[in-house]
Amino acid sequence: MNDRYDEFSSGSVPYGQMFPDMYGEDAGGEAEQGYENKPRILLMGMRRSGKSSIQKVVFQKMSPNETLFLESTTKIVKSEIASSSLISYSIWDLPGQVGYESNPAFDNEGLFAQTGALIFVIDAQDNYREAIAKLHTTVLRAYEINPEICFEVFIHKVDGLSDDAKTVRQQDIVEHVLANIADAELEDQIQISFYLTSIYDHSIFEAFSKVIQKLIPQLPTLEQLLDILISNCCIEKAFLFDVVPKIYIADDSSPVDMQTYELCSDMIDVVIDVGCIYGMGENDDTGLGYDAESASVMHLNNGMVLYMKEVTRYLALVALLREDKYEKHGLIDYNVEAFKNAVAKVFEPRQ
Ligand SMILES: Nc1nc2c(ncn2[C@@H]2O[C@H](COP(=O)(O)OP(=O)(O)OP(=O)(O)O)[C@@H](O)[C@H]2O)c(=O)[nH]1
Repeated sequence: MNDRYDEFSSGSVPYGQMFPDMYGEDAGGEAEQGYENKPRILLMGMRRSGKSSIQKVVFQKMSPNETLFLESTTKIVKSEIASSSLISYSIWDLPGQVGYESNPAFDNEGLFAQTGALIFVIDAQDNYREAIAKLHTTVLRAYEINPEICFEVFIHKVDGLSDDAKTVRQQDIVEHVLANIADAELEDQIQISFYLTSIYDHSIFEAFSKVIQKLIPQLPTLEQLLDILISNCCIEKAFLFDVVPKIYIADDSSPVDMQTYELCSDMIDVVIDVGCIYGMGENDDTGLGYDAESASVMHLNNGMVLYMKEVTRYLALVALLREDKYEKHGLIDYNVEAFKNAVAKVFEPRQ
């Protein structure tokens, strides 16, 4: 498990106590402190759909095989995540769906009012009819309380399915969910995004990246800065990664190709692994082996170059470019430095 998240608070609320007092006037208890002003991401879904596994694999570096031994969640588990001083959010892993939305004793207001994104996890290997019905009631209730919520559906555990089965299930789920929303005459108001995910490959990181990006108000500026950088340096693709969960918080505006994303994401693993073994300085308080000096250039055998440079304490620029374009690497370093300064300015507190 990574130390980085140990420095951020995390708390949990016993399931039996989730009802009214949790979000009432006394809600400023120990477990609540620190979560109030952060965008909140809820992980909801039926029991055993894979919610805790997703949280642990993406944010706590648990290996996917270890999730086989996870016990059922019986209380809301909250984790506070900070990619930099200004990109931070809290993730709430809720116990398997037990009808919060229809239980009058449960304070839905408290749950949904400050939520930025609601991720509903559907086990694609299981019978998902009940999950679709639950998703529908949850979306209606959440939308009624907070119309700003981004609704995200993870069609999960697709690793066990053939490509054909994946497509069929995705179509079936999307069709049913959208038909239910249309029946409620809310198709123009409620926007839902769907992702095929698995903890056994990069798809869960890619999906989480898309969700997190929706919660970052500075995203258009970061994208513009990346666009300027790639055009000045003839870079093919550039990502701004949060190095610990390997979620990219922004990329340039060209389409993301999964292979490029996987390559860039794997590069971070290599740099962090080497950093942890050989690069830990005395003042490395992050325990990551990642600091202002972190940088790497890898020449691939297909004529491409992978370039990585530290941008802030937890953010890294990872770019892919053709080898001949890397000949003027002084110019690239110069532009990356300018990009780094611009990113720092984006996040500078306003006077
Ligand atoms: N094949 C496969 N199995 C998965 C995946 N994600 C989770 N699982 C398995 O699904 C089972 C349930 O995972 P959990 O994370 O405990 O599910 P949960 O939704 O948190 O369950 P509750 O706490 O009961 O609500 C575990 O055995 C995981 O190993 C996945 O992407 N693929």
